[in-house]
Amino acid sequence: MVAVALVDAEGRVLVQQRPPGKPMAGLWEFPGGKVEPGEVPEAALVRELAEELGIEAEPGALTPIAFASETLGARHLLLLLYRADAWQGTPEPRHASALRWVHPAAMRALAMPPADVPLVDALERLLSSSVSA
Ligand SMILES: Nc1nc2c([nH]c(=O)n2[C@H]2C[C@H](O)[C@@H](COP(=O)(O)OP(=O)(O)OP(=O)(O)O)O2)c(=O)[nH]1
Repeated sequence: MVAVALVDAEGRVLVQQRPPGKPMAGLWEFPGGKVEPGEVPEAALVRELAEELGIEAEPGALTPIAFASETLGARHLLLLLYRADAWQGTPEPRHASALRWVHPAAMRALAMPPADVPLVDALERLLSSSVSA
């Protein structure tokens, strides 16, 4: 699994709400999805961003920042989180129920999948250190 924190000029991050009918419906997550067999992770993310949000990103604009390793029922989820500060187009919720731009500190108030909790901590540390640097 690959996912991305899209970061805007104010340091806010895009989250999308999982739609009804899916596992974990209603929870807020980072855009992303499965890496297909033989697919390079960054290419998978570029594909998912086009499918889910209708935006274009360059593979080279995706920076790895953290990963999560979490058992979910009978499955094990390994989620690679990237960051992107540049893309083309305006994100639209093509698969999600809704989109929100939120500061990492405010993400704690949103219901997110369990694997995302340590990722939000990592993101908050990363974005707060880049502001003060
Ligand atoms: N995209 C995304 N998925 C996440 C996050 N956190 C987290 O636990 N997941 C889990 C939820 C799902 O089990 C899996 C996402 O897989 P997916 O989006 O390709 O699949 P899905 O369950 O939405 O449904 P489908 O596409 O297989 O029909 O990863 C996150 O922040 N972003």
